[in-house]
Amino acid sequence: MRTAYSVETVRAAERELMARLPEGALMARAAAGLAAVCAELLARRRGRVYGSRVVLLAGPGDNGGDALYAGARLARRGAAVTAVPMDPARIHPGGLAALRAAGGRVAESVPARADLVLDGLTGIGGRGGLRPAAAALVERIPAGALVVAVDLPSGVDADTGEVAGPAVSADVTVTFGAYKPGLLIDPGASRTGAVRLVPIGLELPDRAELEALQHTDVARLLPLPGSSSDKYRRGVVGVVAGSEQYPGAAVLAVAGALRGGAGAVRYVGPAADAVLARYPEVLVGRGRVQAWVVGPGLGSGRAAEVERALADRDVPVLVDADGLRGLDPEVVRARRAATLLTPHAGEAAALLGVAREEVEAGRLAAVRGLAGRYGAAVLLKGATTLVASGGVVRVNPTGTPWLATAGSGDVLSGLAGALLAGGLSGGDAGAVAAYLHGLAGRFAAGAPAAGGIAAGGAPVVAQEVAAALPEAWRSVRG
Ligand SMILES: NC(=O)C1=CN([C@@H]2O[C@H](COP(=O)(O)OP(=O)(O)OC[C@H]3O[C@@H](n4cnc5c(N)ncnc54)[C@H](O)[C@@H]3O)[C@@H](O)[C@H]2O)[C@@H](O)CC1
Ligand SMILES: Nc1ncnc2c1ncn2[C@@H]1O[C@H](COP(=O)(O)OP(=O)(O)O)[C@@H](O)[C@H]1O
Ligand SMILES: [K+]
Repeated sequence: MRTAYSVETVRAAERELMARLPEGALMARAAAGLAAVCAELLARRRGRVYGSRVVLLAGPGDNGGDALYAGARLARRGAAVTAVPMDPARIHPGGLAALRAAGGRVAESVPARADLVLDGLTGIGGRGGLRPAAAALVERIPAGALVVAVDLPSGVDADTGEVAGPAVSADVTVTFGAYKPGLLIDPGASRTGAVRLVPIGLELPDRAELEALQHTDVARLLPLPGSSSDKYRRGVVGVVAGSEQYPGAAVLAVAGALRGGAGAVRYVGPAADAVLARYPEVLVGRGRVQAWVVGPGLGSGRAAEVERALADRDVPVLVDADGLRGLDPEVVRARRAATLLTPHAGEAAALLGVAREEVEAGRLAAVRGLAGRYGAAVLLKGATTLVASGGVVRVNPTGTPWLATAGSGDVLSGLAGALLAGGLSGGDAGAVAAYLHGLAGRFAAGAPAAGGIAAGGAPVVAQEVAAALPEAWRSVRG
């Protein structure tokens, strides 16, 4: 499990550690790790550190201090290091002295050429959009320079990933002690480049504010058939989806459920012919199920079917798409079994009564807000998919922008429904489904399976995502 900790938690751990260490020791550790990464990048780029041009954008706080101390280390190895303070009257005094002692210099404006720029404007102390003096320096970053963000790209909110106004886009981010949520959640996440974690000895609580599952976590959670399994014990998924207008949504949700490991899938709705033509395995009509999936492609005027599924209070229910319209928090809160809501930003915005842009700019607040309001697990789809349940939020590390294609959300809801029927909690079913769906998207697109959200590969259609799910299972199980 990869974890990310809030600013408050990181600061508390820092305080505790600082009390036990000589003054400046923590910053020295951070700067040493930062300088080592920069040296490695310069060596890769130019063959050596000696003679390379390094520019430090130095903010007024400790983030600037880290950059200055790291710059001093690079200067001692022969780099030509120039610090540009955001505010010359407020620059980290110890860092400045160290840089000067190592032969570095200070300039008022950003040099026109640089091999590497260290962004030390703001770190976990940054608040709101970058102030004009900081934004002006960011604008002047020379084209072609490698940009290394210190702790996090300046202008990104460490706790939420929100970006209000200008912000640095880094090639590499060197973060200290722990990942911060803003490095993993868009729009911040798309500004970090590759993230490198430098341990500084922080002792952090077991439970993080944000988690990201990895292969081994998913493998542990996957419901697998055993020797005593039969189709009922593996879980029957009831799919209430599709309409005359959108029969394909039913086919795709069923595909996701079958490939998600359901023992059987029951289809309820007007698209039975289309479903059976594609999947003769499917049972048609109501009957006992271990989880319901309601909503994909329902169209309007089908609220009674959504209510009926939710009224089955002891059966887990996933509500997606049209099923989410006007969903009553009291009805969901009254349920005993798991409820998983899977909105995209537009549907989440409608449920919260805010503009879609507000959800996209503040994804963490939106997913937490919905989970709190409905007392349910919520999977918020999009460039970074978040799953909130019981106070914990998980960010999905797999996926590809190629998944932004009609019907891929329907496959996801069927898949998550199968995992609910297999006995996973709402939060686990959502996180595991997003993980497998993201991997399947990458396999279908021919994009690399590892690394951050990759744009490699070619267009995919939703059916191919469903067809690639077995490959995703196999890769997770190793
Ligand atoms: N506390 C510690 O023990 C350690 C801290 N470290 C570094 O210290 C950083 C935190 O330092 P600080 O608490 O001094 O905070 P920062 O250096 O992140 O930022 C605070 C400063 O930036 C200014 N500022 C805030 N928002 C701004 C905005 N939107 N535009 C322009 N300026 C803005 C503030 O006026 C303040 O002077 C971490 O991110 C990390 O880089 C590391 O050295 C590791 C150890
Ligand atoms: N920019 C993006 N990057 C990665 N994944 C995305 C992006 N945009 C959307 N997705 C994913 O694509 C799927 C689209 O689902 P949804 O919006 O419900 O579409 P539909 O209703 O057509 O099925 C979701 O899994 C979502 O997380
Ligand atoms: K920074």
